[in-house]
Amino acid sequence: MALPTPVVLGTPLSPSATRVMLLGSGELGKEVIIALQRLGVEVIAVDRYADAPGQQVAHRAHVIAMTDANALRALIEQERPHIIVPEIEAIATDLLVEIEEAGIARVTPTARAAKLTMNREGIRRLAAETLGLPTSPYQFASTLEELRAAIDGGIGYPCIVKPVMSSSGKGQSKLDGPEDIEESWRYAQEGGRTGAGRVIVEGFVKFDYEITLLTVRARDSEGEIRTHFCEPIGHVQVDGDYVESWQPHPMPNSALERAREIAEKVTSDLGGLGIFGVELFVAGDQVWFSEVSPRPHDTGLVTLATQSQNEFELHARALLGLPVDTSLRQPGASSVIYGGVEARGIVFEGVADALAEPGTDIRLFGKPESFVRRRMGVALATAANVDMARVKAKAASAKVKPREA
Ligand SMILES: Nc1ncnc2c1ncn2[C@@H]1O[C@H](COP(=O)(O)OP(=O)(O)OP(=O)(O)O)[C@@H](O)[C@H]1O
Ligand SMILES: NCC(=O)N[C@@H]1O[C@H](COP(=O)([O-])[O-])[C@@H](O)[C@H]1O
Ligand SMILES: [Mg+2]
Repeated sequence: MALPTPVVLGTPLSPSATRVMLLGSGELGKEVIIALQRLGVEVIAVDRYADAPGQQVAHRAHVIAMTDANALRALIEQERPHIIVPEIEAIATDLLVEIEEAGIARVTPTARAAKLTMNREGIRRLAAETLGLPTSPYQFASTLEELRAAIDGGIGYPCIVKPVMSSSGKGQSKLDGPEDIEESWRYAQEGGRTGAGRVIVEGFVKFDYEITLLTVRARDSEGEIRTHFCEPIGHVQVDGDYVESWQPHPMPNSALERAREIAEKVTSDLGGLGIFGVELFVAGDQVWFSEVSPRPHDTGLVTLATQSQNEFELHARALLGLPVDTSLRQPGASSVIYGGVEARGIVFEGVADALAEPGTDIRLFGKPESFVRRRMGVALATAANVDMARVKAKAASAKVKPREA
């Protein structure tokens, strides 16, 4: 079902409604849904478990296995969304390609982007082999023996092993020598989304810093699709999962230009409308492409505090065909609040204390169940510069104490 251009938005819960379906409704989807709700869009939130954060703010919620093409097709036929927004990687993406080709719904940014980024092999081969972008050296392996051969055959140590289907560092480990191979293989088999399977092994890039370059493909007022860049976001990752981010990350012009060229190349190949989180490693003037999310990025939670239109509003506007403004309002930082406990229905102490400092804010995502390393919320801070903002954000997240009810 095509949406008219120029965009005409409808009235939710009426025959004129503009309907958007999110596949995945975690903390990132929740903010996209809030942005869509503000534009009067009718939102359907889908996830693999009940009461996911985004489901709590949507018009309707459904719980299905999103990797089950039959279940997903039935739901799309029932809800008839105009636009489908993949919010996680693990989706029956071949079905999305069919749905898009048949003109049943538009997929954000494109079904091909969702398909290619679901599996590290798809996006890495596209970036390195088709587009010729600089990346870490890499090989794929389907068995322990193949992994050993790939490392001995040239990747060397240190290196990083990741399941081809995983995110947020799940199943990822660094290998310093041959003694680490068996454990890293075992860990990758446990951490992958689809159980046992293929891994990528990457040579370790000794970067000075890493950034997320949020890149938006949006229509301008003439209807032309243009690429817009946000200011670079710096971040710290522990075991492949983000713990802290800040914006703007200072960079020499030469490296920033290179980063933008890489982001422009990969996002224009993936095409469509929406925001992308382009992950890059930087050393001096050298920039490596790492991976790209065709959706808002977790490190971009900082934009809730720093930009006039945060990454979720940018995604919502872009996917509807509306114009965007990526300008920075003020420097800021984010610091993750982890669950720290394994329990359902936890409580958070210290929120008032965390918010007492001017220029701080928090989001508690409302996830029904906490795990020790599950991201349950985030602290945000603004300040005159990113160093001060980082100190404030970390102090605020440390004050929030999750515990069993
Ligand atoms: N080849 C590499 N060299 C050095 N560091 C790396 C390399 N690959 C990954 N890392 C580190 O691990 C982090 C996570 O890696 P990657 O982004 O590939 O995992 P992910 O599971 O997709 O994480 P997310 O879903 O949070 O983006 C990177 O941000 C970087 O800090
Ligand atoms: N790096 C990807 C990322 O941050 N994705 C975000 O985490 C949610 C899953 O969280 P959960 O694992 O706690 O359910 C996803 O739904 C998305 O919002
Ligand atoms: Mg990443």
